[in-house]
Amino acid sequence: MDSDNSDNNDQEFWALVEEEFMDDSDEEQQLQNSGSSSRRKRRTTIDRGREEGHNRLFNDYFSKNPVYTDVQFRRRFRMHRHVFLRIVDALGNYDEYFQMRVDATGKMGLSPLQKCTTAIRMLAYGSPADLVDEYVRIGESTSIECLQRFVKGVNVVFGAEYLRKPNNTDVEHLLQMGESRGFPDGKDSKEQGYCSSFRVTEGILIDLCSDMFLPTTFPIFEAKLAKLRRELLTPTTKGGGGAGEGFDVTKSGDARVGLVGFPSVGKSTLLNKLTGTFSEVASYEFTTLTCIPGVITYRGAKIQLLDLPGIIEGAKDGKGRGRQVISTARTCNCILIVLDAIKPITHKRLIEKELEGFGIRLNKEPPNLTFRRKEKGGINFTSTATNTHLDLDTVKAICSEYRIHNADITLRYDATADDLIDVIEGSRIYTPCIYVVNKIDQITLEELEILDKLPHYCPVSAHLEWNLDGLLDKVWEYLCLTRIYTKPKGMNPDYEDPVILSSKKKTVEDFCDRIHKDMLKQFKYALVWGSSAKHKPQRVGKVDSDSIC
Ligand SMILES: Nc1nc2c(ncn2[C@@H]2O[C@H](COP(=O)(O)OP(=O)(O)OP(=O)(O)O)[C@@H](O)[C@H]2O)c(=O)[nH]1
Ligand SMILES: [Mg+2]
Repeated sequence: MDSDNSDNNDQEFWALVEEEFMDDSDEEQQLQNSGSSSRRKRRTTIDRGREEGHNRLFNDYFSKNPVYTDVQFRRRFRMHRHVFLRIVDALGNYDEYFQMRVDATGKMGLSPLQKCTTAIRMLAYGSPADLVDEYVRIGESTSIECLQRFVKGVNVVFGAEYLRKPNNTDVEHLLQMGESRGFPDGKDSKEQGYCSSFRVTEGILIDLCSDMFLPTTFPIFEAKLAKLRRELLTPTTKGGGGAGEGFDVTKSGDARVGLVGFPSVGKSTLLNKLTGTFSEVASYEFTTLTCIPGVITYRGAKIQLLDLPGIIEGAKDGKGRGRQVISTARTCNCILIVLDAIKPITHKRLIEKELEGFGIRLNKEPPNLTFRRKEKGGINFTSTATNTHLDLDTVKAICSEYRIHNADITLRYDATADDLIDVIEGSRIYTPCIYVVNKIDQITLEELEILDKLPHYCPVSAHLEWNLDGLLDKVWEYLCLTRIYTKPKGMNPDYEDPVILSSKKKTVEDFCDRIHKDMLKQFKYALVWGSSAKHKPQRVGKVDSDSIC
């Protein structure tokens, strides 16, 4: 046998050894290269002290008096301890890999806790496979194997119950859960319960089980995602902030309302019926390809209504014309999410996700928290209300994602990590939104009754013009516009042509600006009549920022 041949055999042998043993040992097989890539040296066995690793992990989180609290467990494992232990137990019954085993030399193997902890930490933090090595005492390749078997096991063991379409019993159970949380009251906190239940009717049970399997809501992970999204959305070319060809419709009138929804839900039909404008209607998808504006005159206000092309899942990441559509939606004072009554109601959540991913917050007030950067002094975190979502560690972790090491943060309510990220990111738009459920001529009264419980919703049939007045009333309510009638001295008010002010801009100054940009210079005072006036009339000067509505 010549020397080349023996080298080849040697390499083949080590490749086989690597394949065979790499994955099944916590003794990391390190093939050391001493500068020359062709020669492999013998692997080094690392005695990690895995029993020590197990004991430490057990004492830290699973003993009777664990070192870390339940809250810390919940945060670090992204689930409650009892849920985690249930998974560990179930995986042990399913796959002997997750049972405590003894190797041929009588040495204890890695414990199921070590294996499952490694897998869940990788999922929760999106961390490299060898990150927990020093703590859990587990090698890189074994970590990867743990993760693979963990995911497979969870799918097999829990899939049938939690990752399938729900049956009637599940729906019943979830509706009860919703009810116990206050569903179906219209208040925001309570909507959550309702929406979860509702979504489930369409098989999005995984949403509810996200606590168990999906670590995507972990604050640091979210901060990372938010950062990446912002980078993705930042225009790469100079002056690229415009909405794009066919979307650069000039803003006109007193308010702008956008129709957003999946294709063929009836957005164009709605625009045509409400405004008398022509936007092509057809039974196939993607009929509308650009932004078509129309105007509604309602209660003296001119409301610009935009018919936007249908969006698809992934729109926020640029699929279809999603980005143009959503960036146009950002310019609207109110968004109408148009849903098809005969399509799954889960579409509601999908559209919301697309808009949220683009920094649009629907029916939400800006977070009531102060975030102030400073030069030095570290992160100073105070809260004037009970907070269950954020603690100093989490706040610091989120800030460090943004390379912020000195800041004062004050919470005035029970803010979430998302709220803090929104404030740090700073480019969020808070827009009122109505869920317009169209094509109700296609569903039964019983189905309509179920839909009636959806918050912020308005049922219509654009085609048959059902409840279009109801929709306009609701749009008016959500836009919070105020009409100011002007009254020439000694004459009756002009009720034909009111000056329209928005809820955010309703001072005397805003009123003057609305009429003419030079008016304020000559303005002395205004006499105001109306329900909010203290006297009839009330004299209002321009210096104070008095609201005249
Ligand atoms: N039954 C019923 N059909 C409707 C209603 N509104 C719209 N449609 C039908 O739904 C289909 C799609 O309507 P469009 O208005 O083109 O839908 P779109 O959302 O603008 O679609 P894209 O432009 O592709 O995004 C057409 O065949 C309409 O006739 C309705 O209230 N009831
Ligand atoms: Mg259309």
